[in-house]
Amino acid sequence: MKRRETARETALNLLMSVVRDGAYSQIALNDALNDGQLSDRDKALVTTLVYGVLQRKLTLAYYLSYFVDRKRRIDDWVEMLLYMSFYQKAFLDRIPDHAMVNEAVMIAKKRGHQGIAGFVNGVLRKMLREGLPDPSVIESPERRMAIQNSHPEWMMHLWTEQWGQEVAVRIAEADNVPPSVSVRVNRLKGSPEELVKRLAAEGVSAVHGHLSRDGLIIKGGHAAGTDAFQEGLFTIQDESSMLVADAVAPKAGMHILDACAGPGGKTTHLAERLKNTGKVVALDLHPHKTQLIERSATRLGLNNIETLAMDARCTRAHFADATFDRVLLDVPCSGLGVIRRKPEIKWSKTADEIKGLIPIQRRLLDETASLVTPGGWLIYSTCTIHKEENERQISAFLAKHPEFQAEPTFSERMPRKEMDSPAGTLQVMPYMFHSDGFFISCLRRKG
Ligand SMILES: C[S@@+](CC[C@H](N)C(=O)[O-])C[C@H]1O[C@@H](n2cnc3c(N)ncnc32)[C@H](O)[C@@H]1O
Repeated sequence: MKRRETARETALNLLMSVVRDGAYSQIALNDALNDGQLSDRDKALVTTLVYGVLQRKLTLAYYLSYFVDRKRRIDDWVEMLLYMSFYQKAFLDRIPDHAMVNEAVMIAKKRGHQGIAGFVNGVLRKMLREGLPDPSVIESPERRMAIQNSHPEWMMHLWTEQWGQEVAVRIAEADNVPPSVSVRVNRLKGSPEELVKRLAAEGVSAVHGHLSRDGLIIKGGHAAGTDAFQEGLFTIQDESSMLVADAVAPKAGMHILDACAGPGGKTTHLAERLKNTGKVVALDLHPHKTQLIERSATRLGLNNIETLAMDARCTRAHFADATFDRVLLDVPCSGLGVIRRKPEIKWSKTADEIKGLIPIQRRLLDETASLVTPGGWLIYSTCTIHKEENERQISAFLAKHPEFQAEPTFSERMPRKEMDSPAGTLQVMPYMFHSDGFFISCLRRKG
């Protein structure tokens, strides 16, 4: 009979698929948790280990450097197994030392051979004897801040430059907290109160959200695995993203262009707010993403979405004289606001890659601006906290496009008032509401 994988083996396999093969942690975890092999307790441990190790990777590498000779070459998976063990020692208080060591040695023996198991055993026992090193002794302030908070130096530097050192550390600390799961109620199929009851009947506990009237926060259980999800009663979405529908404020019968729509989280919210009237034209560069939008629309019972796989930088020619009451541009961005949910971003993104996104966002803004009906609104959003992609992108746009102005009712329409941003913009920081870092701007076309 095939022996079931232990929780730590599953976690190690998932970590390797993210680090070595470039899988997305969120998707890989979701697939593993949905396959029914793990108990609820094991699911919780796998989630903690995968997110925890990806979040704390730089700190863990610093620890490991004290116990392994720099000249010794070790396989990637052995290094990851040691990170996972160090993580349990440094950040989890309910794992006894002997369980941490025994499990690691068992995996090393099974995956490698007796020699590797001996090496892993030796490193872990040395770490238990000598204790973990303290990064606060690192002399260089930049390196110390990066290692203590487990973020690349360039990222800490960028945030310090843009937001000041205190805020930079708050951002990094918030990134290292386990992410919460929130869901958006499909009001075409029921109220938030009805959904709370329905989820409870399926073993999932949920409470009302902090930011959006459509949001519920999941406190326990696996919402994506419920029948309620299959029946289209809700969508998994972060609460910050739900604010976009409040920014767009769709009214019955409106025509809305969602120019960067895949996989459709915001498109379907707008279509729900339109109560199946009007039309949301949802574009994405990639056909597989427009297919995802269609699949979600069917699950949610929406029939006012039209999808189109095309480059939004060519929309003027495509739509000729047609205009839209609202144009939403949820542009490709650096994703620096969602590191808590996708910690691999810290290790895969580069400063140069981020710089390359800025002209693309500018081009998307310039191209789609003329598709807004006079008096209509252009809504620009990103899931980042990087000023060049956010408020500076918008001020440059307004300087170039005097036919647009900050939409005057925007800040009143946003649910929380304590977010102090320039007119017509809103910056949610990742430490504010335990939701994603997110930026929205709402601009009105004059006339
Ligand atoms: C931030 S994501 C959008 C998320 C989506 N709005 C949601 O809520 O689910 C940006 C999307 O823009 C798409 N994209 C990138 N460049 C594009 C372009 N030139 N034209 C159209 N779509 C583009 C990407 O494929 C990606 O799906």
